Amino acid sequence: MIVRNLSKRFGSEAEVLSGISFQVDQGEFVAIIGSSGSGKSTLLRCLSLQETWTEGEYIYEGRDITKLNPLEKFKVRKNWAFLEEKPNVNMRTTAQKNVWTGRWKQTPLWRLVTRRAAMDEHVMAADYLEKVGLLDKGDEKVEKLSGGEQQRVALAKALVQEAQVIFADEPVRGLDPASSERVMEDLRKTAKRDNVTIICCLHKLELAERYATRIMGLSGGKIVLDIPARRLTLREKDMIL
Ligand SMILES: Nc1ncnc2c1ncn2[C@@H]1O[C@H](COP(=O)(O)OP(=O)(O)OP(=O)(O)O)[C@@H](O)[C@H]1O
Repeated sequence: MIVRNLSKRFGSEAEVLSGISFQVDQGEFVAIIGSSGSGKSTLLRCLSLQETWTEGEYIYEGRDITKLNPLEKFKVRKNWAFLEEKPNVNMRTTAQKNVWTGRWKQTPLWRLVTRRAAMDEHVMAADYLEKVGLLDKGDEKVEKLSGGEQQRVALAKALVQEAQVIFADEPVRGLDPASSERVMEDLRKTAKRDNVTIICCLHKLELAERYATRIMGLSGGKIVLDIPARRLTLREKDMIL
């Protein structure tokens, strides 16, 4: 995806994002970092087409997708998944069923009607739970799982949809350190193993340094840093935090 000169303004207020340009290749794991109010969530919402763009071009698979009609936008978004701070899972059903229902978007209607899907989907859900290390929790109700495990069920659900891009907004906020590490590890593996692009807002710089492949720093709605992930120098930290 290529972003050229993205600006975002809410109503007549000052710009929240201005002159944002970058290119992301398939399979990159980009961490967006910056202080509170720097525009991270707004950027993520613009990139995932949950917000309209005030200005700018957004080239995805060869065309400017800011110009698409709602139906065409919907089709593009079908190939994307979203991980929020609060995992988008049904607490009252099992992990397995959550993942399985994620697949329905991709299943032809006739297979659902004839229930031909059931067996295949069952096996597939187990495969994806295994990818996030939760095979043994498949039959547990999601409400009984820890916050980190719930987030990993949400990730398995995104993976089963064969999403090409995952947008994640603070997916580890509120999780204990061990669970955060596990979620980050699963995200890293997903980008690498399945060539999925991951764009993720993070508060904790240290997690971005260790798990992402690229760090993008925002300050005052502008990109002030865009580097391959590594430990930032003090000067770089001063620029963004
Ligand atoms: N719907 C909206 N209407 C008006 N202003 C908004 C809206 N959404 C965000 N903003 C403003 O845009 C700026 C950036 O907000 P944003 O949530 O993107 O920052 P952030 O970096 O994600 O912050 P945090 O780390 O605290 O979540 C803030 O000044 C905020 O008040």
